[in-house]
Amino acid sequence: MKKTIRNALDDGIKTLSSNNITDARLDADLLLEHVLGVDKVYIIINGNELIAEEKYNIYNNYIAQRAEGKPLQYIIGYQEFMGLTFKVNENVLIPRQDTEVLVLEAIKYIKENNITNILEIGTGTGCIPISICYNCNDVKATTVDISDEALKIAKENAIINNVADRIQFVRSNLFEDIDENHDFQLFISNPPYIRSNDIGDLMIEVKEHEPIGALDGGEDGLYFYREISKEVKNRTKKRSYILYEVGYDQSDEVKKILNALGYTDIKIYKDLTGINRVVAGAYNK
Ligand SMILES: C[S@@+](CC[C@H](N)C(=O)[O-])C[C@H]1O[C@@H](n2cnc3c(N)ncnc32)[C@H](O)[C@@H]1O
Repeated sequence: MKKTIRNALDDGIKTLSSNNITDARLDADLLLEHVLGVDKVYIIINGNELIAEEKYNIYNNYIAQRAEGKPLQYIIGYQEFMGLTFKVNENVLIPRQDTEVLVLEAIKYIKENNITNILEIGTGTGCIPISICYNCNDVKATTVDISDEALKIAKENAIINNVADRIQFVRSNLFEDIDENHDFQLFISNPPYIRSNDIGDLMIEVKEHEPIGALDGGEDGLYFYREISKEVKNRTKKRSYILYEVGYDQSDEVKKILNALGYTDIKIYKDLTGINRVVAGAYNK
């Protein structure tokens, strides 16, 4: 039976709603825009046009995947972050809007302190070093991940966003394969920070689709903050800055970790919803 664009959209919304997908209308609309290669306005204006059977079948397939809890971004294959486009798949965490606060604060530190050399731990899509390099022409970044699959996507994203010549991608367990002679002036990380026991309570989209290695922060969620903060001290040549994204209830604990290790100028920055999201500090040798 021939369907119009409007019929297809209504079918999609109905299926997603009956499967308790929170943003059923928005997601059905975005998937249809993606399949047809058009924008929202086109769908509103041309709702009575017939949809080609082949497109309708693809759309239904996408709707079925979304109904089962697969995140929209993994279906369409990309996510916007800091105004740039990042390719995603199930080997990488989908970049979150909260992380833009971390990047924006890092850009301020970089500009105020004439920083040119940074290290990121846990690159995922590469969204952090790529958007920093995109906005700071003098910066060179090194970024590591323990996942080869993540590094593959991150390299592709650096090429897509024209900063591949300023980013070195290294497969490394934390700092293990990073040369100790590097003089990094700023260290940045959005590490895995969910408590191991809380992983089961996450939304189905996250716990069944996003990579566990990007989420699990150990028993108390703070494993990576402790390990990275200790090693940044060893790697600091003169003075360095450290910036972390933290979980909604972790800023005080991360501040304590930095304090105990002798970091100074510890600051906390909030995200757009008022939650303490970034903890920053400085270390002097
Ligand atoms: C929370 S994700 C952050 C991804 C990306 N930076 C972002 O903000 O969207 C953490 C990343 O750390 C990586 N990772 C986990 N353990 C690691 C380790 N021991 N050494 C290096 N990277 C690690 C994961 O593979 C994952 O890509």
